[in-house]
Amino acid sequence: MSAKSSDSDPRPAPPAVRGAVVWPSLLIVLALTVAFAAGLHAPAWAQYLPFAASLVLFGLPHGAVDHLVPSRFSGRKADGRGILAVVLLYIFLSGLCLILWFVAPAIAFALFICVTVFHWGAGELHAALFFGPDGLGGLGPTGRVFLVLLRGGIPMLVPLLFFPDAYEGVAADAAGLFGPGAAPSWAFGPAFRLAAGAALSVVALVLVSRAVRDGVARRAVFPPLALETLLLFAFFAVVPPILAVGLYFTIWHAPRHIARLVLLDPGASTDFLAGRPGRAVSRFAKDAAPLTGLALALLAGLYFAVPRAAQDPGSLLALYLVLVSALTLPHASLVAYMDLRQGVWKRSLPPAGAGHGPVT
Ligand SMILES: CC1=C(/C=C/C(C)=C/C=C/C(C)=C/C=O)C(C)(C)CCC1
Ligand SMILES: [Fe+2]
Repeated sequence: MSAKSSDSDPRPAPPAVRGAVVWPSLLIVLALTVAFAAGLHAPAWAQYLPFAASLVLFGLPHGAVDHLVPSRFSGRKADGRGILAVVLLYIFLSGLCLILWFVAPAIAFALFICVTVFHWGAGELHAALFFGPDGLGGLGPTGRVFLVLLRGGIPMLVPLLFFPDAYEGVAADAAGLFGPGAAPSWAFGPAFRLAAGAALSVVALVLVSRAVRDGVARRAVFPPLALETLLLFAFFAVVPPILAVGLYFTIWHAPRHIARLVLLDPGASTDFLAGRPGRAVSRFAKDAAPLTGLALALLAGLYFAVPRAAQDPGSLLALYLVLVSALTLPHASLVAYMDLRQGVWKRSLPPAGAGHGPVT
């Protein structure tokens, strides 16, 4: 048996993950929220830094071990059939997504936002298991769907409410790579934003009512989850969106997923749980390096393939977002498969270690 579980402490992973991943990202987000609420201004170039860092740090690499997930589940070393299945999934879904960008860029952008809501929200649903010994036990499937919608909706909709011009600028840059006739302007006007804000509020209300009904509101997990949600709302309401979304991707979503992957890898999880997070991360980095390199090569190829690529920071970010959108569709599907395998949607607690270690 690996270090993932023992009889006396059946679920040792969450405290380790909280210390190494959850707390640092919370503190950075809190500090920046306070600083920007107090009037800090970031120069335009600095706002691109997190996305630039994410090319090699956490962001892009967090999906670059997807091909190893099937073999991690089956407890084998790299397994040819599993790798082939993931490669085919990527070629098919990424290909479809890229075709959509060429033929209908505004629709591709809208689809990207929706997929991100689902994928980042599902990441948060899984991460809620890191919060306490009882995880989300008790919250039913409807409550979980609303948790996904709320936590995925915050990074994608709060910037639209508070920074519509910057949002429209990113959409226009992305769609503009493929030709004139950018995103429709009604999507950034007051009526649509009011509707989006109302929808997010209704989602929050339904979630709280479900949490009360299912008894989750009385559990230890509820106060930290609620505070974290309010903090993220404030963060996206005050921090300029390219900086805020880039940071969320790089220091929040990706590290939480990497922690999950580390716990699926017997060697890395032994290191991690024995207090050697550096060694665990370097094992992950070694696994992720080849496909991160391939993704960077694809980005360079995309630069020559899109009709209107340019070298200003806005266009380069837009190009990166097109790549990320193409990779996110298969990545989100694979992570959804991991969620099903690890019992993230089950009302009752997964057995000791499941959800935090390999399911055997
Ligand atoms: C940059 C940016 C935006 C979109 C970012 C998106 C959609 C990122 C998705 C990243 C993913 C899915 C990473 C993989 O896990 C918005 C919201 C338009 C607002 C302005 C800044
Ligand atoms: Fe992800």
